[in-house]
Formats: sequence, C-alpha cells, structure tokens
Amino acid sequence: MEETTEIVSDGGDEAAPTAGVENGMIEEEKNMDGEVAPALISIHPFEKSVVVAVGSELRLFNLEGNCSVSLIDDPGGPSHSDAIRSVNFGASGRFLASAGDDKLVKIWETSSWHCIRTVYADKRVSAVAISLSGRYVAFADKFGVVWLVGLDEDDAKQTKVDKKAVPILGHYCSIITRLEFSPDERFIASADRDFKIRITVFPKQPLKGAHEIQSFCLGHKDFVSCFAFACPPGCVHGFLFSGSGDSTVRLWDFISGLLLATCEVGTKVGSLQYNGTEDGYPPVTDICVSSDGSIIAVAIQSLRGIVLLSCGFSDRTLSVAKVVTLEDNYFPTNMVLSSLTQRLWMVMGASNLPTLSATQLPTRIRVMSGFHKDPSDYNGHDPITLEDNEVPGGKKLLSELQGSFDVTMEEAALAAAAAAGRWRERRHHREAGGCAVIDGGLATELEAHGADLKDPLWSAKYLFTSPDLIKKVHLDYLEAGANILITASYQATIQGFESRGFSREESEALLRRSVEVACEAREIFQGRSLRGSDRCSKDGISSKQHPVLIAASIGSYGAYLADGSEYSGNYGLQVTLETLKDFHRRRLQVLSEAGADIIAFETIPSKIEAQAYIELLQECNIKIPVWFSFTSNDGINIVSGDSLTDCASIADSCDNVVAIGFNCTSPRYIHSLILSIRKLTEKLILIYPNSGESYDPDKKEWVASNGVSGEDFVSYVSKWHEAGASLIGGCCRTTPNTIRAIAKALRKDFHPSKPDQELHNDIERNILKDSFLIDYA
Ligand SMILES: C[S+](C)CC[C@H](N)C(=O)O
Ligand SMILES: N[C@@H](CCS)C(=O)O
Ligand SMILES: [Zn+2]
Repeated sequence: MEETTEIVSDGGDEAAPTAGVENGMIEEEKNMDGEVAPALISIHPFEKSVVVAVGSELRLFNLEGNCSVSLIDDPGGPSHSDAIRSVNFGASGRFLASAGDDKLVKIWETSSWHCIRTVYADKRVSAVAISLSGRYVAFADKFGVVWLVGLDEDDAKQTKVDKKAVPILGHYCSIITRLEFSPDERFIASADRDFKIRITVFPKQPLKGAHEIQSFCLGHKDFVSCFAFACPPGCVHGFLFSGSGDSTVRLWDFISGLLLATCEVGTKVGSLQYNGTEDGYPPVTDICVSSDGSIIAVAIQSLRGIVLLSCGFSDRTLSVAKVVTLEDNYFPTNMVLSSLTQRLWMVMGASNLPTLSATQLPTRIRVMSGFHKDPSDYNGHDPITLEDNEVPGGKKLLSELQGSFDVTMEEAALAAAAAAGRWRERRHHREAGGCAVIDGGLATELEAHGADLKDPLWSAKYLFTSPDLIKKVHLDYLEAGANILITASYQATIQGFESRGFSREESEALLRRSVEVACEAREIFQGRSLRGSDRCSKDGISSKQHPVLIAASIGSYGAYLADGSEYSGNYGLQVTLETLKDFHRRRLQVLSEAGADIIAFETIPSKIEAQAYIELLQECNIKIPVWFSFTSNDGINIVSGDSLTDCASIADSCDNVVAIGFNCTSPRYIHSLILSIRKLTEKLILIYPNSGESYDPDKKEWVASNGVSGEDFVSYVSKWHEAGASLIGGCCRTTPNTIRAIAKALRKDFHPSKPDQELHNDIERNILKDSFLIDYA
C-alpha cells in the first residue's frame, strides 16, 4: 500500500451533489430524492459544549459560557452542503470532527472553533472518529474503506485544506455504520451493515495501514447499528457492547471476538411498547454506555423512550433492567451520555421532512438524569427527564439547538420521521417497493438497426466495427426509461478478440471501450438536462430525474464458445473450475476497473461457473458490486440442471453480490423463480427475461416457441415486482418498446395514497439506493 493516496477532488464537481448519477431508482418527483438522515448529537467529554447536526448544519452551544457558538469555517474552502452523518468529539475534547454525504470531513479545534482541516473523501462518509491522543482522525466511506488523517501540532494553529488521507483498512464493500477507537487507542473498531464488527490493531505507524486484525465479533444477524466500549474497574481491556437491526444488544470480549451475552431487547420490550407495524422486532438504533459499563442506555426504532440494561460482567449476563417511557411522540434518533455528569442527552429529528422546508430543520432535545449504578435501584426510581428550563443551558440552548421548533406544528412530523428511523432491516429492502429498470436486448436492437450478428463475437463485433451504433442503442434504451445499461461486453473476450488478430492490449482496450461507450451514452442523455433541453418524454421520464448506472456484462464461457451452450452449461468434462477461472480472470479484472458501476454476470448456466466467479471476486479483490443472473428453462432449476438452492447460496455468500436473479429466461418461468429465490436470499432480486422464443445457435436466429408474447410479458411486470423483484428489464428479443412499457408499469406502482405511505416509500427507496447502488458510485 502506498504511504499516501491522493483522493483529490478535481474541483467542485466531485464534492457537488450528484444524486442524479448516484441514485439508481425511478423517481417521479424531484422531492422523492430526499433521504432521511437522523439528527445527531455529541457532547464534549468535559461537558463544555454540545453539538447537534441536522442536515448540513452544525449547531453548537457553549455550556461553560452559556452561549451559542459560531463555527469559523475555512475562508475559501467548501462548507458542509449535504447531510452530516457523523459528528464526534474525541476523548480529549480538543477537536470535533464532522462528516457526511457531501464527502467532506471537517475537523474543528474546540477552543477557537476554527475549522483546521477539510479533507475531501471520494465517497460519502458514514462515520468519523478521533483518536484519544487527538493525533488521528479516522473516517469510513460508503465503500467500506477506513481512511486516516494525521493531525500534527501545527494543525491546531492554522487552517488547512488537505486533500490527502490514507486508506488503512477495508470492509470489502460493506457500509461502515460506526467507527471508534478503543479507550486506550490500541484498537480501532468498525461495524458494518453485513452484521460484523472488526477490531483492528491500531499500529504504531498507522499512516502505513492497519493490517493486523485483532478479531471479528460475529454473531449479529442483521446490520450492526452501534457499539460502545466500557471498562469496569479492575478490567484490563474492557468490553464492547453492540446493537443491531436484529433487535439485540450483545456483549463481546473484543480482544478474542467472543460473544459473551445477548439481550433480545426487542422481544423483551414487547410489541405493545413500540409504534412499529413491521414484522419481527425493531432494530436497535443507538446505544450509550458509561465508561465503567454501569449505565447502558439503548434506543430502539419506534420506541417512545429508552431501555436500560444491566450487565453482569463476571457472570456474562445482559438483561433489561428498565424501560423508561418518554412523553408521547418522542423517539430519540441519537443519544450521548456525559460520563462527567451522567446525563443522557437525546435528540429527535431528521434532515428532511416532507412537510417542512429544508432550512430551519427542527430537532427536539431531551436530557435525562438520575441514573443508578446498580440497576436494581431502578425499582421505583426512574431516571428523570429534565424540564426544558432544567436542561443545562436552559431555553437558550434549546432554542439554539432545536431550530424553529414549534411544538404544535411540527412535533408530529418530527416524530414520524424519527419513528421511520435511521436504519431499516436489510430484509425489508426489496419488499419496500424500490426498483430500477434494466435495459432490453442490446443485440436485438443492434439487429433492428441492420447489424449482422452472425459472427463468433456476436454483438461484441460492433465494439470495433461500429461503437457508435452501440451508443445509439444505449441511448434508445435510456430514452425508453432504462436506469441500468448493460454494456456490449457479453460476448467480448480477450480470447475471442485475440483469435481475430487483436493484440492482448487491443483486446483489453476493446473491453474497456464497451464501458466507455455506455458512459458516453449516459453523458449525452444527462447532458441534455444540463443544456436546459430536458423535457419530460411522453412517458413522463425526465433525464434530470433519471439516474443511470452502467453494468459491465460478463457472459458465460458458453457465450464465448458461440454454440449456444450458455443455455445448457454443457461445456464437456474437460472444462473444470480452473479452466473457467483462467478464462474469466483477466476480463473480470479489466472490466471491474473500467469505470462501470457494477458487474453483471449474465446468463450463468451452472453452479461451477457461479463458483468460478465467486472465487475470482475474492482472489482478484474486486472492489465493485456485482449481480449474478442465472438462466432457467423449467422454472425450477437452472439450465444445467443444477439446483437453484445451490446456485443462490453460492451467490448469496459473497459480499460483492448485491442482486441475484435470472435473465434470458422465458417469461413464463419468472414468477415461480422469483418466489423460489426470495426464500434463498435477502439480496435484491433481478429479472430480465427474453421474449420466450428459443435460440438456434447454428443459424444464430431466434425461433418462435409457444412462449408468451411481448404484450403478455409486460402485463406481468407489476406481479413480478409485487413478488419481490426490484430490478426489472428485458433480455434477448426485447426492445425499447418493451422497456418503455416496463418503466410505465413500474411508475404506476409508485402512487402512494397516504402521506405516511409516501414517507415510508421515500425512506425505503433511499435505503435501497444505499444498499445497492449509491455507495459504490
Ligand atoms: C445470448 S445468445 C443469443 C448469444 C449468442 C450466442 N452466444 C452465439 O454466439 O450464438
Ligand atoms: N446482454 C446481452 C444478452 C445476454 S443473453 C444482450 O443484450 O445482447
Ligand atoms: Zn439474452
């Protein structure tokens, strides 16, 4: 690893909001792009000041001077311009760090409140932490990479815009939800949406990378939303508490990764106590623990209050001691415990609310005191929620931190957003209704424009004979409503190009060309809106509101053989797992670095080929997401006869895989395949069937079968969407007309009738965006 890695933004573009490019969902209305980011609160370790982050705003109050504080930002540098996702005073209290969706990390010096450093991240930032010594700031981007910035003495004295950070560890494409240094600064802990907490040794020379993994804390069954260290008296390293979407709080010996105790808080609190309507129990959204572990406060999504736990460190028990109910309509979205005064500060709020303007976002602060060291003392002695005039800083602080809070007007909206919560369970993503439109048959449309594909390279031939025709077809699909363009690399292989006399370098350049052509089409399409000529098409599709992703196609080995064997998987016994890996390796590497948003493994006929892909993804350390798309000709198994269960479980096992499904399969099998696969994976489901005709590989022609007509195909789209498919398009013999009709059908599915449904859909769609696409952009 290089000692320093430039992550320079090339001016304003990178840091500017790029929601249109990032967002892979269909969005009918501009305001549907809004994402609910929770209000955050952090307190100085000596309770000198308190900060609330809401939207892009940092609101600060000096508790010592009883006055509000104005931050002094970089004079020429960028300020926060999008939702702040993490705000953190280090343990020393010397600095405050803030970071978020605008890809900026800002470090503020807490005696002068100057911004002393602005770091440009190249992805949105999900978590930030400051080391005990104040010498390092770590931040996590949404790709799952943790970066480190060193602060030296001079930093505290001057403003500096620094564009350098060093990647120190990674979570392999999983979004990091929380990041903290251990209290002794020996470790750095990072938790992710893939259920794990990684404990990494924080090395003596951390800017050279933190490679030594101390442990993984594995046991949560859903995303890890929060964690906190605690060190009871007499204990050397301490313990770690974590909360999760699986509705549990767990206690870990983080040195060994051993799970010591689990408290099923959601079950214990009981369904009557929270306001949710979902199946199962609600996620734990936040946890605050006093430094000695005697106070453990837990926030649960949609719970009007907090849960206090008691922990027996020696006998490894963790149980609910008390549920403290707050007044109606108060759902804390974020909390912080002051170790000094043992006051729990809570905030409720969100960065965008459907009924309120973007400026002056309201929040509601509550402060609780009267915690007991011995949980049995809670019997009859609840912690006390302070009245507004009893809160440190009083009404002055509240008016500063809460914004234009008008109880009667806004509390209900605020509560709705808070109740909707910060994290959604992973398994709800695809059921939430978010969806994107995949394009249709590229080769089919090339043929419609006169292309002759009777060639071993099939559509890939046009990468060197007429890339402009490919671009035109991509544009036709975008105009028709596609959100995802699949590149012309399905049958483009290094081996295939070499057999046509191209050199190795030229062959690799042709692979890259397939992605470039699709990117150029996207630019043209979106450039129309920049030039002000954006109009809604007759289908109501506006390029301004129409995000586009590029999926680099990788066809199976059978496609290269050009004998139709991608529809049987019958490659002969001499073709082993190693043969397939050797065949696919270099192409995968080249395409994964060509600028695509995702790799589309298409028309996978067999388990062995899926296995080859999975092994290559790991061995080649592929850094972009992928989808796995199988073919079936009976609606039960995949075409080779391998079981769907086996194939789906192979695909499901890999973090890179964000969606699993079927392509180039007859529409008549799609519904049953969706129903089967939804039981086998929590990942997104994709389907892009062909017309139902059969392919004759000798004649290289499609022949009618008793398939379902194009018209019928479209009439199934809503049903497939309802059954759980999130990404829907067409494969061979489908056309821009098919895609136009699919986009129309799916848009019709998005007509929320009630305002709360609207909010729900909005939140869910954005989470779908988070999990599938935007984080890798
Ligand atoms: C998806 S099939 C229709 C692609 C063409 C096939 N591999 C062939 O070369 O005949
Ligand atoms: N993506 C390819 C077909 C795969 S079967 C194409 O559309 O030409
Ligand atoms: Zn196809």
